[in-house]
Amino acid sequence: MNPNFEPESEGLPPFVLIRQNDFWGRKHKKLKEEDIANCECKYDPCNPESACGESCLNALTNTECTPGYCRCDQHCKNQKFQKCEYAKTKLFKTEGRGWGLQADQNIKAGEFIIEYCGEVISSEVAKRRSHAYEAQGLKDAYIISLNSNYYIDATKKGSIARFINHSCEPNCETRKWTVLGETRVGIFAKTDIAVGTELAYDYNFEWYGGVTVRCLCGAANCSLFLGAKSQGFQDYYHVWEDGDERYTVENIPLYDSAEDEPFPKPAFTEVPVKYESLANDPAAAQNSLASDVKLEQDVTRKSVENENNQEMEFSVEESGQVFPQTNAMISRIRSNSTYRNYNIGPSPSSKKRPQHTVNQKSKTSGRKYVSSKPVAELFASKQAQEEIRRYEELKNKAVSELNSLYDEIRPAIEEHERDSQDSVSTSVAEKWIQATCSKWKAEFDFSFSIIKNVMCPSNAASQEGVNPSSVDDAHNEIKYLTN
Ligand SMILES: C[S@@+](CC[C@H](N)C(=O)[O-])C[C@H]1O[C@@H](n2cnc3c(N)ncnc32)[C@H](O)[C@@H]1O
Repeated sequence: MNPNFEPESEGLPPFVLIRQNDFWGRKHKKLKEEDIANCECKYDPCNPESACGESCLNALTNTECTPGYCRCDQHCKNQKFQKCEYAKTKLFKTEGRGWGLQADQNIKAGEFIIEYCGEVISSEVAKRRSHAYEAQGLKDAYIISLNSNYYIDATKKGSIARFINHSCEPNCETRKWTVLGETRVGIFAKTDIAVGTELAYDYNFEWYGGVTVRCLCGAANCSLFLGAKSQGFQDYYHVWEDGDERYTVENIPLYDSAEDEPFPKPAFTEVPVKYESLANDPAAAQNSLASDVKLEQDVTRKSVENENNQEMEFSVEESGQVFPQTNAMISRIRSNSTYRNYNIGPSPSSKKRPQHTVNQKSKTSGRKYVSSKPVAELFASKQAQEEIRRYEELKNKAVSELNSLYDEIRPAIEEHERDSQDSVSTSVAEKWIQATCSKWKAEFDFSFSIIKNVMCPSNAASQEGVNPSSVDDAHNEIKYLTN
């Protein structure tokens, strides 16, 4: 890319070109000396790779070396974001997808291509802006999530990376790096890329309602709409996926769950969507969608408008933020986890899910929590009953320990989130992992105690304190419950 590049002179819609994130409303973090990660590399003039190449401890953990602290000094190769060491790229006009970016040199798989820069804004501001952009009729979305609390908005200010389009079969990917204490997002080559090839990554769009943009990436496995794989989109259009199969709401196989409460009545007028066999016949699916829904023609893109403006709320899994349905799309960066970082928080199932709008059960609604009382009563043996209850107590204890641990470490998580980090310290994460494993083990033991007593009622309960996995195979012949 020409360093004197001027957006206007290229005939692009106006935006301010930046090469560093603009921290809207806050300053760049000051890195404390004790937080500086030092690697062990030492520059060897005979081997340039020795100066923070692929085996550098910092590079391995997606952290750039800090100038003045790295022993390799000016030879350090692990400061690509800071030194803007981008691959050569070129803007071009695509067919139907606005502008795009293509490789202007051969790029090797794994290579850093460019940083996705923009204004770093809070989730609240992201929400407001995304409303405003949509109200202004802006169809291109440039907001991506940085971590649970912050987003990068490249709409008005951004790097050239803002022109990279989406593909369902991408040759690039996004990765998060820690640079001088701040999280930054880079575009990296996923495969070898030949000069002249368009660069594209999977936006991993989270769709919160509003316009539906047809995906024109042309990949064989194209999901047909931007954000089509996101929960919000699938709930809104009532699509249910099972492996490669996709079903309309009418054809979703019923999950066998006679006791579950049916979902509430539709909260809004249903948009009739013929969505069947999308994977097999994309053209037919697009035509059928076009004829069945109200379309807003935008020369090349079609958008499906929400038929009524009722505010439904969709939750953002990662942040717990609630976005109203009228909001558009935000691209989510898949966390490229490093060895040091762990994402922790309450299980996704505890977050608010959108209401389903039909009298239909979702796949997850079939999940049941077994209560020991009615189960234990099925067993004639007192020992079996006691054993099942005992394992349930242990399971309940593990669950409540995990819950109180969450309350205990919540401040630490929040502190890290405020700090724009999406990770917490290893010791806290280890505690969390340990408690989670204990809970899973206790749940397994509880279920196993039931199964064991069904399978071998005569001896199972008599093996006091038996380790579930140590039940003697010789006694494992199937017996039927007789009471
Ligand atoms: C980050 S911008 C990409 C640059 C954009 N093409 C431009 O001219 O500014 C994202 C927007 O580009 C369009 N876009 C990107 N990938 C697309 C695709 N595969 N199919 C259709 N439109 C796409 C959508 O409008 C999307 O909201």
